[in-house]
Amino acid sequence: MPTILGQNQYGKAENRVVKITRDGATHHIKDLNVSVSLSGDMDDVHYSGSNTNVLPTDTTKNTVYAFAKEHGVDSAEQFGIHLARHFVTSQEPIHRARIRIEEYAWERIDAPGSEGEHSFVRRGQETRLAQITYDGSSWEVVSGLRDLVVMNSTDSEFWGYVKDKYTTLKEAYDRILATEVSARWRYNWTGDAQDMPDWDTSYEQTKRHLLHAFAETYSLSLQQTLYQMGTRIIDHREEIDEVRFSLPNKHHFLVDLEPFGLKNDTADGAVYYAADRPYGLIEGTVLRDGCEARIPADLTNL
Ligand SMILES: O=c1[nH]c(=O)c2[nH]c(=O)[nH]c2[nH]1
Repeated sequence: MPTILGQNQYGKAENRVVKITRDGATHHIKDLNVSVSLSGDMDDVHYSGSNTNVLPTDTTKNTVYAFAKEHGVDSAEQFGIHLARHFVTSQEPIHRARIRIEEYAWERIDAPGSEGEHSFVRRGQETRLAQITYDGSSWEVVSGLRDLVVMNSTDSEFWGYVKDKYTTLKEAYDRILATEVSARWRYNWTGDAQDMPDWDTSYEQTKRHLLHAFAETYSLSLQQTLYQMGTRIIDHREEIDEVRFSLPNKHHFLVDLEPFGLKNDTADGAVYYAADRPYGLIEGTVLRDGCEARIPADLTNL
């Protein structure tokens, strides 16, 4: 045969699941986008078209919805663990399951006449992410977030950099530092039910440490801020061994108002032009000492 089959996986992507839990008149929402990806003994379907080993992607979709009803959705991670275990342990030909989940947060609308029991507004901040991989013996849980936009209106400088004949950038001793955080963190959980992290607490605390490090770091570069955010998480969350960030530097340029006889100076409240592109893109991993880097460098692949 002139060709052989390489890595392959299949499943139903982007199953949008909204689970309402009723607690008397008070309702709770879990709003997820769940992607299932399975791999195993799938040579035959590729080589000959024999579907003997193929659990239909349609079935994987149905399983996601049925599990949401039967078992509820405690956290994205817990839901993903449940699904991954199910596919690998119930189907002999399936050796590995990867479940990716995006979670959209809702908050209550506290209107005078409704008490917010069943009315919600989509929270505009970040999207929560989880990826669970199980191969029948080992687990990998990588969680994270994207679209978390943050800004420091001062306490940021950038100077002392390399200058060559193409360098025009002026050194900045007081600038805006803004970014849209995309982060992933890898748990060291090995599958032991006794040691399972409280996923929601871990998420909230990790986000809090990341934000506090951003706010508290007097920044000489976005790279330095990145490292501080990662270090703060690793130092405070023993369940996490690795954090990776992708941080677009959302440049804010001082507008030249000289033509209008106006001084535009950072020191007394300046006007900036918020550029959308191009943007600096600062990416990096922070690891617990002695631990291995396993989160892919390109976060769009996770
Ligand atoms: O924080 C920064 N890091 C850089 O590497 C860089 N490069 C640049 O032009 N501006 C900035 N800012």
